[in-house]
Amino acid sequence: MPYSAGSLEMRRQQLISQRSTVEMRKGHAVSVRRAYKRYGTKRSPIVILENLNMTVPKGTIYGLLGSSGCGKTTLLSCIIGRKKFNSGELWVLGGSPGSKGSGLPGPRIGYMPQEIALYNEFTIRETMKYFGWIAKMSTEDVEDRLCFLTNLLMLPDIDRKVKNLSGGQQRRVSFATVLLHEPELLILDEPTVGLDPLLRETIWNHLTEITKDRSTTVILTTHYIEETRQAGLIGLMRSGYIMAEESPASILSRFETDTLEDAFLKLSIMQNMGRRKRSIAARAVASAVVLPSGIVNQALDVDDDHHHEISAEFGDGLTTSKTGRRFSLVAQEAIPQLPQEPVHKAELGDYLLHLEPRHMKALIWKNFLWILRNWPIMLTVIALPVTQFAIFYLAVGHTPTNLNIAIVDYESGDRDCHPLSCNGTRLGCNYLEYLKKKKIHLIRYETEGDAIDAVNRGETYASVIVKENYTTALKARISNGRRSDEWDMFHSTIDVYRDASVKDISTFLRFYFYDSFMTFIADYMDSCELNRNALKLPLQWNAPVYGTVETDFTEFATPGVLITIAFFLAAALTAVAMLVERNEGILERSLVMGVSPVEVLTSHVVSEFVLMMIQIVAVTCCGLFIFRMKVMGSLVLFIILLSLSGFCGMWFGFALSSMCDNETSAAYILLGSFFPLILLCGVIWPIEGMVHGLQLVAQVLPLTQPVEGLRSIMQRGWSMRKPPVYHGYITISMWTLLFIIFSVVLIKYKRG
Ligand SMILES: Nc1ncnc2c1ncn2[C@@H]1O[C@H](COP(=O)(O)OP(=O)(O)OP(=O)(O)O)[C@@H](O)[C@H]1O
Repeated sequence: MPYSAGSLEMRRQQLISQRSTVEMRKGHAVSVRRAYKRYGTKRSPIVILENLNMTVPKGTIYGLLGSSGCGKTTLLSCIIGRKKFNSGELWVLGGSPGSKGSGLPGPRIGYMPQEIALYNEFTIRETMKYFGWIAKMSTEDVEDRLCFLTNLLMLPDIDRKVKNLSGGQQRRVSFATVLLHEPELLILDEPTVGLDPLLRETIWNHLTEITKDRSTTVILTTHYIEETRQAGLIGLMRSGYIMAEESPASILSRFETDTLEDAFLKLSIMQNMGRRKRSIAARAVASAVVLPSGIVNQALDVDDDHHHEISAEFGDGLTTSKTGRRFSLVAQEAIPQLPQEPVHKAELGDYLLHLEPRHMKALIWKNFLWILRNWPIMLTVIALPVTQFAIFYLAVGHTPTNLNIAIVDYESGDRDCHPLSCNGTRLGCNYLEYLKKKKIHLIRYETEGDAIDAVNRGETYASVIVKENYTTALKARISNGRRSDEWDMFHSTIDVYRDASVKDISTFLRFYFYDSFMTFIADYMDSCELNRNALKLPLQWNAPVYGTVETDFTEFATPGVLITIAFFLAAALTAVAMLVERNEGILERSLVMGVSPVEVLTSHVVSEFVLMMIQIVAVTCCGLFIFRMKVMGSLVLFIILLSLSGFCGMWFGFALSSMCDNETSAAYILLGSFFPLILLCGVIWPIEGMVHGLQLVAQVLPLTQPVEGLRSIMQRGWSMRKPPVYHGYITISMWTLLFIIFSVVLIKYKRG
């Protein structure tokens, strides 16, 4: 063993013992015992806090010092109730954060995170109003307090937007929001970073003032170690636990030094005794430091392979040990056994019924203000759905016109056509006139070869060849019927060569040629006073039961496009709003002040629902009044089904925001789900056209049944009694429920 029991005992005596009873610990502003916190999994844990004890008496300024990454923010997050220790005991203002009746999280705590965590688009006044309302202050009280804080912190014009302030000014606004409601416990993560010395001095004076006069307690972290001389207590944290917890004066005298920096360095070396130094620089610093008398710096003569431990050097935060053994300066027998913590089982009512009106007012106001201030989002809300729908309606599904068709009329050449009559001698030319009425563009060619070449070159979609003796042969074919000879059959046939690579155009051309020929031949029969229907196909197409004779692809795709727009825009808007709020630390700030996740979620449901309804009404009006979109059934059923689809999209957005860490991953999932849903849910192609296995998958997807239901309402005029309509309603409701459960479980699971 490189260190003896005696020397360890001596070093332990340098520290202050933390013996206490539970009642004493509850009486402190903050009391932490034997805290253990890890990230990662049980099998490969990243241990951040281990065996950490901390005592913050009421009315003190407690400076929590430690190198970058040593776990200060993690510790503070646990104290404010945003993260949980894996084990250990925590009392904050006499209660356990998150327990019923503790009032924590709540306005008793003010938390200033490291990041600015403010709404960039808000003015200083609006920011204060939001946080003040959350802390249950009246608008007048907020204004009064803002006046005081503006002077104290030298805030700029309070009607300036946060995004237009300098970094230091933003930090001051961030600090002002914590002081606004005068909480009992202030937790400040690096409040003075980036501020000029004068302002830092003012802040420290103010903190001293409020801790002296009003029993406010302050815990702050800072990298300016020397400024904590004004603190009542300093906690020196390293490698996941607190090495010393004393007044600045006591630390300085015990370590026989003039600066806190120096004392911290000495403590770090003492803590590292018996550990291998990874770098020559670390060895050099350690050997140069003179420790208080009686302490031997054993770090210098340590066996490299000792315990396989990896040292936590000076700038290093984490201690990991392959053996899991850990050297502690705190004597283990000094820590009393932990009492059983009371377990409060959350009831459903705890989650659902607690909607504080003032929180809801602040949250909903903030959501709308945020949307109004973010014009790209405003544009998304109002203009995008209407634009998308208009683009779809104008661009998709309509009959192609002005198609180039090559014609060769060997019978008429380029002579003009006579009107159609029974005695006509150039009927081929008359047929081409009928074809022209289909708004296709006929281009004359001299020879059949030229016309086919034009198709080959991609200049025309088809070539139509009328043979020299067309009229004679056609008349003979009509009068001879089934006794017509081969010559008549051959010469009365118009040849068509076509480019069938574009399937829809090819289908349209086929329809144009057939339809114009049937009209032409019926009119010719009329002119000869024969039965005009004699040459028609013996197949009677009666008026359609549902839909119209002229039904085009636009009508087929409209329900799917409407539902897709409602679903995906709501999902995108919700996911972005939630992620921005969460990732900029603003959500955390609100939660610490007592806003519950259910309230945040409900406020977003309300604001996003209002926006979604605006989108749906705008798109519906655009469809009905501008594009004459037909809704044969109930408009109420139509609007409700569309709204439910948007509502389901909103919850999809919530689920995404709970699942993803940032907007980019949410965007990838949204994009990744967009195409499969469009392709599989019968939006652009009937699901009857899919392979069988895929049809089964398609049936259970969120949009398939709603699309069919909406189609049935719009084009068949069906009511709720028809299965496709109520199946649509049931499916979208089930999926909404699924997304709600998924979001809530994820929020609960991911916390801590
Ligand atoms: N969610 C997380 N998952 C895994 N590791 C994390 C997570 N959050 C923090 N850490 C790690 O935990 C360690 C402690 O982080 P923490 O933010 O508490 O340090 P800190 O002392 O506040 O540092 P600084 O002074 O630089 O802010 C760091 O090494 C950090 O990388």
